[in-house]
Amino acid sequence: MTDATPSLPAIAFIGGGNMARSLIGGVVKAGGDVASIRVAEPVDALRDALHADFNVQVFDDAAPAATGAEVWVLAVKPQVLREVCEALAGLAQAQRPLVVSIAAGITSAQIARWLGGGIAVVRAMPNTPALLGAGVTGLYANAAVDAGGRDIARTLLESAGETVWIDDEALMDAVTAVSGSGPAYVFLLAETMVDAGIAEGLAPDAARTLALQTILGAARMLTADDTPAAELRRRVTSPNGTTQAAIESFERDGFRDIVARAVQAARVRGVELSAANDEA
Ligand SMILES: NC(=O)C1=CN([C@@H]2O[C@H](COP(=O)(O)OP(=O)(O)OC[C@H]3O[C@@H](n4cnc5c(N)ncnc54)[C@H](OP(=O)(O)O)[C@@H]3O)[C@@H](O)[C@H]2O)C=CC1
Ligand SMILES: O=C(O)[C@@H]1CCC=N1
Repeated sequence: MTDATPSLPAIAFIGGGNMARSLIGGVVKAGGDVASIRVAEPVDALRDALHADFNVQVFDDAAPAATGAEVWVLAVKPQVLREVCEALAGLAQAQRPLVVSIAAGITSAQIARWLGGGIAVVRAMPNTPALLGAGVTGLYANAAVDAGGRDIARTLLESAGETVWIDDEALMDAVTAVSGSGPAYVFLLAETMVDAGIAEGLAPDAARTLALQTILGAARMLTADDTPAAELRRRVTSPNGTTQAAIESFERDGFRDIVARAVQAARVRGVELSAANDEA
């Protein structure tokens, strides 16, 4: 978080779904000025909930939300981003906003081109823990973004957690694969540990508490200091004990390869999303 958050300029979120809600929640929690936040969202229920929960200005169409806003946060699905940008191109050329896109895969060059060219674009990849201020965001700025634009983008995303600048845009798909999608991997692990505990005879409530508190405690240990994950793992693993039996089972079953292949699949999907949305 940063105490610069309240001084953010007027921001228009184009798309008010899951991720926009997480980011808006982060900005509001960090003390950002809700009067400067507008959201364009076609789904009535989502729009109404955003207004009720955060008191932000809501619109059912992108153009009125974006008009006059210095920062546009593009928070629609990659598959509709081109259409959204092309509809806003005239306004983008007239207003020259700082555009922050959180769409997976879609490149800053595509976005700048769809908006008519010459637009300052920051590509950001946040994740859903942003809602709790516990997110992490990879950021890439194209050449048209000046120091002030980088500061605004960083300040906006810092309200949702930590930020990491990435110099090579091609690596943004790897960021997406590790941290953008990453919470889902941990949630899958949580589901699996709870189910395994139940299969071993634990009551569902007990299995849930034991598994989830273990993940929380382990995450806190991982971030408490610089002790490597491998060392923390070694400290749990008594020679010839229970953990060693489990770790050897994981290694035999190819756990490391399974995770590496999943991360690679997510990265490749990001590349595909970019290509698929630039045809014709
Ligand atoms: N969810 C996540 O964990 C993360 C998502 N992202 C990225 O964030 C983006 C949004 O994802 P997410 O929030 O999950 O998706 P959602 O589908 O929850 O939100 C997108 C919203 O935008 C709406 N929308 C569609 N067209 C327009 C339009 N023309 N103007 C304004 N709003 C429109 C959609 O309505 P409708 O449903 O009617 O189409 C939908 O409510 C994606 O590009 C994704 O890659 C990035 C990091 C993490
Ligand atoms: O699944 C997706 O495509 C988006 C991007 C990262 C997290 N959710």
